[in-house]
Amino acid sequence: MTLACRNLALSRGGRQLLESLNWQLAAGECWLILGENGSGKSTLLATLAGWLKPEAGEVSLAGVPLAQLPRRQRAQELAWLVQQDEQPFPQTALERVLSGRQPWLQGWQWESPADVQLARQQLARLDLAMLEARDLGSLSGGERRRVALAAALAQQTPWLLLDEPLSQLDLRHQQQALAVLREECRQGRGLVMVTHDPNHAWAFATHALLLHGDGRWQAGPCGEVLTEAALSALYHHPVRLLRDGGRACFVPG
Ligand SMILES: Nc1ncnc2c1ncn2[C@@H]1O[C@H](COP(=O)(O)OP(=O)(O)OP(=O)(O)O)[C@@H](O)[C@H]1O
Repeated sequence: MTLACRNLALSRGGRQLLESLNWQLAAGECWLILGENGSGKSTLLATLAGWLKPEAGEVSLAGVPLAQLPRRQRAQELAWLVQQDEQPFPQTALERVLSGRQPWLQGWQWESPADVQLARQQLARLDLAMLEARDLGSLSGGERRRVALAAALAQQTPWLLLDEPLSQLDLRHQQQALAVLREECRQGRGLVMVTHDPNHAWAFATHALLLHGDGRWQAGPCGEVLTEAALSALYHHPVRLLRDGGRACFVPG
């Protein structure tokens, strides 16, 4: 199912962030969105999720404008992990992950044992099984972030829109979460991830979108878009690509 932006224009606070974005994302593709602070990454993700209206142009899913899709159907197609750490609601980690099942429940229907099993699986994938009964308010920032990611995974949507999902995670849990996202991509889920680390491209991404914050953008396969020159221009700072055997790493120059 294709997610597409046609002639999309975004502005905030009187600033033009994006102009004429024509962007097609096919099922199973994994996109990184990179750009400086304030370049419009979260604004674009919120627009893809249908939360913000574009200044011009439209987002469509399988050819249907997002604005025409009922909210419930949208939530069955797109899971959106927002950037800010949520104000902890008085609920357990398991209840928070189960909230990801809501778009699939009818009326006042309760979650089924299969929903609970699915939620527990997502918690286990992110090393949270021992914390399922803990109140969200008692969890650390990184733990709560992983719970929010588990809830997005439990939503079981064809598309995952993730705003800096790894920003509060330690090294091991970042690697674990990246492996989970890689697995999701392998299963055919489309993924759009905002990140400040272009090296996440090596972990699983197939494509990248660079936002310059002044309307300009570049999109394409990682191998074409993620170059020293393009990243140096994007961040207004020299970026070098170091190679070590079969591995490569972008570092500040
Ligand atoms: N409600 C608002 N009113 C006015 N300006 C806003 C509003 N929300 C965001 N902005 C501005 O829009 C611009 C884009 O914000 P956005 O959050 O999309 O950036 P970002 O690329 O995600 O940044 P970061 O890397 O810091 O998370 C910023 O300059 C921000 O200050």
